[in-house]
Amino acid sequence: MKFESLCKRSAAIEAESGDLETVSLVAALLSESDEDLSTITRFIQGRVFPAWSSETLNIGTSLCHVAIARAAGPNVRPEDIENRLAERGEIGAVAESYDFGGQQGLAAFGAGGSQGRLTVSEVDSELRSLAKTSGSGSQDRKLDLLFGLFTRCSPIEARYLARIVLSEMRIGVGEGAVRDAIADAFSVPADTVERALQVTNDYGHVARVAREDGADGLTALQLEIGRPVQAMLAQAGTAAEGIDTWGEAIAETKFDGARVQVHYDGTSVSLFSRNMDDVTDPLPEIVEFVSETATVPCILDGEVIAIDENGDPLPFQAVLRRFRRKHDIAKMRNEVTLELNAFDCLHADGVDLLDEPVTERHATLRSVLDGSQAVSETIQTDSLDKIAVFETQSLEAGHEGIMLKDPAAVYSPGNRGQHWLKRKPDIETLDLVVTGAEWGEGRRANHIGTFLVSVRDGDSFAPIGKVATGITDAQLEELTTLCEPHILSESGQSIDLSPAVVFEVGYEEIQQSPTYASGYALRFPRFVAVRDDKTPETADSLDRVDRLAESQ
Ligand SMILES: Nc1ncnc2c1ncn2[C@@H]1O[C@H](COP(=O)(O)OP(=O)(O)OP(=O)(O)O)[C@@H](O)[C@H]1O
Repeated sequence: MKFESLCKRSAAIEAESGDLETVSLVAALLSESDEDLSTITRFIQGRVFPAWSSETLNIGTSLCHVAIARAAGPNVRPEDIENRLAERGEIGAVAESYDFGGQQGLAAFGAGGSQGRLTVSEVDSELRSLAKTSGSGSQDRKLDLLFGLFTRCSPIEARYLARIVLSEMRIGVGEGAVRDAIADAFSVPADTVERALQVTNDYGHVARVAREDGADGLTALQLEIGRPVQAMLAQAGTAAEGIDTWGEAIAETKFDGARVQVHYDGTSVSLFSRNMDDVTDPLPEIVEFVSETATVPCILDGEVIAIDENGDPLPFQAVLRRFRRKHDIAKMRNEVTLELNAFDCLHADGVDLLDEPVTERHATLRSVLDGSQAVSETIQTDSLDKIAVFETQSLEAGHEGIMLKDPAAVYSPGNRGQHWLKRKPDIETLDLVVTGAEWGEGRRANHIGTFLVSVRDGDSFAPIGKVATGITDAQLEELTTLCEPHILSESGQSIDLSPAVVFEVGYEEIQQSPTYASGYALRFPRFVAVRDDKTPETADSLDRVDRLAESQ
């Protein structure tokens, strides 16, 4: 398919506000996508790679601005792009507003094409080769490739190319709409598509299997070692609620660390974070432990925690010092000791266990890890007293709280359902997205001094407060470096940021407030930590804040 045709269809979808109409436009697009089906299924979600893949384009906003400026002509500077962005509000509209024709001669010379001739598969393969550039000079090569692509774009193509490159398609097509469109386009049940998506995490692949092999093909899809799945999540709740609903509850320690999915193929181990990023390299002792202990190929779920010299748990911030580290891994291994606490088993020795009850999965986990202490201890009971004793023991041992699990529950990837409840006594915190900031003053003039934090509200983010306390000077420096690549525009002291960084923020109370678009303000908000393991899409939602505000 011509890239321009896809862009026109995307514009029509963007202009449609009805959910059903959107699904039917997407379904029509998918059913006409021929050999580009997988790519188109990803592009309309602003993705080049499947969700399970750790591969990224790794193009920051500033590199994209430079590429657009260069393609727009010799008189256009990156600052002009930023100024237009402040006026028009989003990068697609900015890219579309330039005439890239002035550079066409150059592009024709370099890439052998001209505007409006790009195909979907060419754009895909250019972006994939761009993702592969690494090492010294890679930013320049990326810039050249991106510049080359923009110079070949008509205005509408530039609009969607810019958005795909920055992973923000903004055509109102959420995951549910794509799932329903795949079901409609290829006449397969939506829940079969949903399950296939949970197992594979790959919309492009699922669309192709739905078209080529129908519902049977989708049902036959299996977990694959090395391809992470989304983690099952929990809601806040109490032991009484659990026992009332399930009859009995499994109580298990809630470890305060970072979620890790372990994939062992019998020879090598890969580790994935809750966002499905590959975190194998920073965690060598977990890799060693699993390769020495696991008896069969498997996929395990667990929490990596940091411990002190007595083996007692340290707060989760200590784990995050190790989690995404690319350099000095051996040095940090000496400074922060990590251990795995495995609590679930999704696959063992060629058999998928997602549809088995947690009791079965836990029994398999014990045998896969050969009775190791890394397997979480559990009790199953209908006695609130026994759970209270278990909770006290977990807290006294320095853990965060307890998890309560429905003994009959299957593993539902990505779901925050009623089958896992978490209980922790500490003050509430919210995981909020940094969407704006202000430069500091005086001693802190070169650093960001205040962060505007937002809750997730559907596809957008609604501010709920400003965080300026709880941050040391050293942390401010780190946080400034972390946020700078996401600056969209600046005006005086104030900075607009694209949603990328997630903060855990403590507070005393949630108050109603007309000041912020969320309708709430946090009383005494304070910075607790960067949630490196979360994306804006998994930050706390306005619904949760509604519930918390009500229950105060
Ligand atoms: N025994 C356990 N079983 C399941 N999850 C556990 C367990 N111990 C610790 N956890 C952690 O608790 C998390 C469940 O809480 P939730 O789904 O609300 O995640 P969260 O938003 O990160 O919450 P929190 O900030 O409270 O950890 C899991 O993602 C996992 O990382």
